[in-house]
Amino acid sequence: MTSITHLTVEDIRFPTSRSLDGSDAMNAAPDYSATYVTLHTDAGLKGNGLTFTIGRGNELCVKAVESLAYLVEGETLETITADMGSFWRRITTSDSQLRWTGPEKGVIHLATAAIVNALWDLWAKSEGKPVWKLLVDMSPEQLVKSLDFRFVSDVLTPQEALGLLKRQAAGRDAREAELREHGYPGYTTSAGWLGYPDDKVRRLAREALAEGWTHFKQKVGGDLEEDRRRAQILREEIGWDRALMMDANQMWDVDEAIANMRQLAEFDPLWIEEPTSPDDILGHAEIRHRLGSIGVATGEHCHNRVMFKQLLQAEAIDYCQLDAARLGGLNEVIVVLLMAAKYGVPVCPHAGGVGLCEYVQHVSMFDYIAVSGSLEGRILEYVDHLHEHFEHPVVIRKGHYQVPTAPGYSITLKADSLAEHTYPNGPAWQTH
Ligand SMILES: C[C@H](O)[C@@H](O)CC(=O)C(=O)O
Ligand SMILES: [Mg+2]
Repeated sequence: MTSITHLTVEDIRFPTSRSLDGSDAMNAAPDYSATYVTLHTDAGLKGNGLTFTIGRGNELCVKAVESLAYLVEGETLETITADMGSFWRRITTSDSQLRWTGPEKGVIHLATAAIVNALWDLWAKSEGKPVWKLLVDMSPEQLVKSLDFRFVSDVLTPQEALGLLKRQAAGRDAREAELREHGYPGYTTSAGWLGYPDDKVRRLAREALAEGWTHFKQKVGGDLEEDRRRAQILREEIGWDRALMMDANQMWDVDEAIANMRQLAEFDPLWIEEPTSPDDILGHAEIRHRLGSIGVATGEHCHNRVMFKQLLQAEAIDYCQLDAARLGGLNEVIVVLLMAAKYGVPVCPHAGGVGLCEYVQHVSMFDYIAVSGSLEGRILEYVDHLHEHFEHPVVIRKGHYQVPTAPGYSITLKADSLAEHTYPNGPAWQTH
């Protein structure tokens, strides 16, 4: 038995606002940050997980993790993994006083994600497998037992989930081999941050083209003429054969989103992302219905499976952009993958944030091999920031994520990077 002796949590922040990396119309100057969890065991093995924030407020997630810690400390890995579904329900509901601060949303759910993902990291490391492979090697029955269908069983029962997983059994080996050879297709947001000057946008777009990227995302939602001008620059650089996506980061009202996207339609965007409030399910449906050929994408601020259930029921989205650190960890992510597969909506996870690319490569590869069985309409976000701080960073070739091979969830940060970026006393925070 491997006993989880204790949990530690660190406030880690990277000063990305200094160069406006990650900037958009709503989030003008983010400092990409992580609430970084380590699960320590009596076997010496450690599990890591993080949740992503953009700077101030990271200390709230740290506090929330500290409050939840008692739910895992003293447990054994084997007891947890024998019935992950029950454990997940316990961590999200058994302390009703903590649950009251959500439920299943906001800071408490972000903290839950960090702990739950650390458990998956620990589990995968103990099996000597990357997380995607741990999932792929589980039987459909074992996988379904690791999930909690509460609040979504009206659209997805455990039986149906089993059926969806078994449906994909036939081609799994071939799909795994295909991914090992070609990788998983990605798109880049790196040239499109709102705060970048034009010459930098042009240079980054050219470099990305030379590296083999075929899909590019730009930020919109500021001044409309500025959005048009930047779209023009990107189209001049990438041409019309490559795809251009747009992301408004929740800036618009519903009618405004429709009007503005009609103006931007001449640049042939594949999708408009977060056109309005992330909570407005019917608003997204209205935008989708009235915009017609431009796809509607959302999900990075969808805090739980219930919201995704309703977005799917309302036919409100063309692309599901779940976030591996906003949903309550991998268990809830898998429930959303299964619902999306049932509704035939492609999952293109959100990855703009420290560690999110590292996480979601596992999610999308598992999705392709075992859940959706398809790459159609699927493309995985990539941003070119902060990967050097991870022990096993993502590997990209010609715009494709390469299959991760190291055991775990790829989220362990280097000791030096942790020391350098600890907030507020790390050296990275002493220079300004
Ligand atoms: C603040 C983040 O960088 C955000 O802009 C990321 C995002 O919306 C995306 O990657 O999509
Ligand atoms: Mg976005």
